[in-house]
This record gives sequence, structure tokens and C-alpha cells, in this order.
Amino acid sequence: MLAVVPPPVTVRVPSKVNLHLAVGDLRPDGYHDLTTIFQALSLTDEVTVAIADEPGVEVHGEGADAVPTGASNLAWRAVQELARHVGRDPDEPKIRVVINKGIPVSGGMAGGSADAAATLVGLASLWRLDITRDELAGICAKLGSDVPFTLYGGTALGTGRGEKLVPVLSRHTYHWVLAFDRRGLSTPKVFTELDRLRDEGDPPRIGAVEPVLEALATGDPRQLALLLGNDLQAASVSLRPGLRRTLRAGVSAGALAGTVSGSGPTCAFLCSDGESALRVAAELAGAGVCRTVRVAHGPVPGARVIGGDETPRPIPPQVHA
Ligand SMILES: C[C@](O)(CO)[C@H](O)COP(=O)(O)OP(=O)(O)OC[C@H]1O[C@@H](n2ccc(N)nc2=O)[C@H](O)[C@@H]1O
Ligand SMILES: Nc1ncnc2c1ncn2[C@@H]1O[C@H](COP(=O)(O)OP(=O)(O)OP(=O)(O)O)[C@@H](O)[C@H]1O
Repeated sequence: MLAVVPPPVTVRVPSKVNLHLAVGDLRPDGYHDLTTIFQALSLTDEVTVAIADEPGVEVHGEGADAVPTGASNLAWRAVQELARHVGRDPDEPKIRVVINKGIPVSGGMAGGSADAAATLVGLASLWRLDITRDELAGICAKLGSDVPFTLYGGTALGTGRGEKLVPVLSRHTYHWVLAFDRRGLSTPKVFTELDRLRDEGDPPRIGAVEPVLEALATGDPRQLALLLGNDLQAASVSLRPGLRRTLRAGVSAGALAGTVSGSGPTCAFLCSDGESALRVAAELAGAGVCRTVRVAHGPVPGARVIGGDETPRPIPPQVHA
């Protein structure tokens, strides 16, 4: 009798911006305690998982050349971790993962993390696993600090390494402009640079998180704009001084405020509405301060299977500069 092979499953997964990112001191395990507010943005990756005789990872789209396709790809680590969790052989998963990237690589927007979360959701469906989101979140946390948030999406308060999440009431759709830099920044290097800056002097730390939660509850982007803050910004700007110009250019173009997204180097600009975001994006693109400009909105849902009337984005051809 022929075994029926289940059809491939495609998952859409958001990027993130940190509206508030307070970084504590270096812990003995090499991580820093964080108090952060994540917002999931409509700039997404799409990940398709399929049963295949030729297992492995394929990467297409934004920055694909810089992404490993072997065992160090976070999506492949997710395949192995889930296989282990459900008692399958982690070294023989007959799975092919095709990643269609929209999220910039090493951009501070949780791109690799998003692919890992999407892979877990896709495989849970492909393997017809009886597994809850919370159980998947436990596996996400083993893969990286940002992975659990990209599973849940929305707006959330993160503590611990960033993996302990509580949903946050957010009443409004916020409109963003994102400026991608020409090269990425390594997350561990940015944390190390912050430790160095703190050893040398005492760079100012951002304020308390409560006012940001209050601003989110009112839904007024102007109020939120006044409170955007990121302790890692000084470190990313120290490593990439050109970001100062980008941040200034976004505000001059009419954004309410700008911030470095997570560990950078992507700069995220909060705008008053969708039309304003389009105007800011056009002006910023003309300013020559960054590689690519995109508009996005948030909050959006976390990793979810695309089905029915939602067709996957076509895989763009590889373009080599
Ligand atoms: C900067 C943020 O994007 C903010 O959301 C995250 O904190 C980074 O999350 P991530 O990329 O998933 O990071 P992980 O893969 O967990 O860790 C990569 C490295 O970043 C540093 N790291 C990360 C998270 C954290 N709370 N403290 C850290 O010091 C550590 O050097 C760690 O070895
Ligand atoms: N699926 C993946 N997509 C992108 N990068 C990946 C992936 N798997 C492994 N990597 C590697 O992980 C590193 C970080 O890439 P990523 O795009 O996740 O950075 P990031 O968005 O700055 O992360 P974060 O915001 O979570 O700190 C890069 O060196 C990249 O080569």
C-alpha cells in the first residue's frame, strides 16, 4: 500500500521591533537581563516545510547569500530540536525547509529567530503533532531569546533573556518606516560593545517601562514616540557611527521618532499614520543614508500557517550586486 505524503506547509512569520529595550548587567551565563516591549511587524519571512528525500535548507530573498544553509541555520536547529522533543531521530529528519526572506539578515529584527519559530509551527502541522503553542514556546526558548516572541507575535513585555513573555494591551495599528543598512551587525558584538561602554563610563540608561505600557493603552502614536528607547542604541551607533545620520534623516523626513531596532543596524521610524509613513519612506530613500527602505505596520500575529485564499509570495530570483 502506498503511504500518503502530506502536502508542504507554508508559515508566515513576523519580524519585531523593540519599543523599549532596557539592558541589565552582564550575567554569569553570558546573557543580559532584559526588560523589553516587542511589537511584531508586517515585514515577514515565509517558511515552507515538506517531506523530502533530500533533506536540508534553501534560502531565497532579502540577504539570502549571507545565510548559512547547513546545520547552523536556526531553522534546521528547530527541525532537530522538535524531532528530539517528539522522539524522532534528529539526524534523519526527511524534511526540506525553504525560507523566503523579507526580514533583513543580522538586522536586529529577529530574522533567524522568526525562521526557527515558523519551522516549528510548520512541522507541528506537517507531522500532525498534538502540541500546544506554550509547549512550542519552550522549544523556541532553547533556540534563542527572540524566538518565543516571533511565535506569539502581537505586542508583549519580555523579561529574563527576552524569552519570558506577557501579552500587552495595544489599541492601535502603528505605522513604521524601516531603513536597512548596507551590512548587518552581530548581536553578541553589540552586547559586548555596550559592556565596554559601561566599563568606560556610564552611558545613560532608558527610563521605566510603565509609561510605555500606558502609551500603548491609549493608542496615541505621538505619546508612544516620545518614549521609544533602546539601551543597545549607543552600542550599535558606536560600532556603526553612520546610523546617527540615518536616525536624523528619518526624523527630518517627518517621522515622529526613530530608534535602532534591537541590536541594529536597522533603524525603525514611528509615523503618525500610513500616509505619513509612505511620505517618510520616499524621502528617506532619496536621502542616500541606507540600502533599502520599507514600510510596515504592527502589531501583527505571530507565526501561522498560510492556507486557503492566502497564497505564498513568489520566491524572488537571486540578485547578486
Ligand atoms: C537584541 C535582541 O534582539 C532584543 O530583542 C535580543 O536580545 C537578541 O536575541 P537573539 O538574537 O535571539 O539572541 P540569542 O541568540 O539568544 O543570543 C545571542 C547572543 O546575544 C547576547 N545576548 C542575547 C540576549 C540577551 N538577553 N543577552 C545577551 O547578552 C549573548 O552574547 C548571546 O550569546
Ligand atoms: N534562518 C536564518 N535567517 C537569518 N540568519 C540566520 C538564519 N540562521 C542562521 N542565521 C545566522 O544568524 C545570524 C543572525 O542573523 P539574524 O538575521 O537572525 O539577526 P538579527 O535579526 O539581528 O537577530 P536578532 O534581532 O534576533 O538579534 C547571522 O549571522 C546569520 O548568518
